[in-house]
Amino acid sequence: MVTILKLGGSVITEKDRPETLDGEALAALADAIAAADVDELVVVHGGGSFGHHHAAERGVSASDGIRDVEGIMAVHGAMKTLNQFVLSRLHAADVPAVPVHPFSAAARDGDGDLSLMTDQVATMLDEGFVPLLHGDGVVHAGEGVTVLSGDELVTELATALDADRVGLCSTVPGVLDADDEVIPRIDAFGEVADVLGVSDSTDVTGGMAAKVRELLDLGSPACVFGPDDVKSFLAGEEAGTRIG
Ligand SMILES: Nc1ncnc2c1ncn2[C@@H]1O[C@H](COP(=O)(O)OP(=O)(O)OP(=O)(O)O)[C@@H](O)[C@H]1O
Ligand SMILES: C=C(C)CCOP(=O)(O)O
Repeated sequence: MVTILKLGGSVITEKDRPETLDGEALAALADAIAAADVDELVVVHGGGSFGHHHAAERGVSASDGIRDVEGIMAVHGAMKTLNQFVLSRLHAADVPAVPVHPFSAAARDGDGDLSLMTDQVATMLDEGFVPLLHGDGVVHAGEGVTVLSGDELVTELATALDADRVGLCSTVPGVLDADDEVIPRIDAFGEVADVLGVSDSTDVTGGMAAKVRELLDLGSPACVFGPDDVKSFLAGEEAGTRIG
């Protein structure tokens, strides 16, 4: 039974302070993952104040590409730095996490369609590892390099691995309505379009609105929840907002 869990960059970093890890939040998430009884787990993390900061500085986003190698390496390098922090914390909790860097495993064609290698991820799971992927730069036909969101990685992996459970942890307890109450279920974008704002901090991949769109396109249920619900999600319970 394959479970895919995203650790939002807004949770594991202080998203309004460039390249600043939220070590306490990351440690709590690593401990919750270590304690969970999940047989095939894939973890994806977002960019937070690592990737988004450098991407915004360089003018690169999910749609606007760059070609200068120094800028590309600033974005990819920041994501590898964050990935190493997450790896180290998972290893400290005895989670057998191994890295997969999408910059070297994915591409977009001229229509923007993504191709992502996943055979290595499936074999890592078979061998008892926890593949750890992350939002990254992605080479994009006709654009140079654009940004690949961890949210899109989650849906690509969920489809390729026929995942049974998909959960995305963010700083908010779910998708919130105009009264800041958690919306239990979303089946169509139009239901929530008017309450979906931008991220609280720099974000080049569309924030919660893009996340909801991405998850609705998945064609199977996914949950968006806060850090307090990671344990219950990994225990098989519904958490936060169910999308799709
Ligand atoms: N209706 C809404 N409900 C919940 N959060 C919302 C809503 N509208 C906007 N947001 C904002 O969306 C943000 C969460 O989306 P964001 O993409 O930043 O999360 P993330 O996945 O943790 O980050 P990253 O993209 O760095 O991985 C929060 O800052 C929240 O304020
Ligand atoms: C900004 C970069 C490079 C990563 C974006 O991934 P996300 O934070 O999951 O949207």
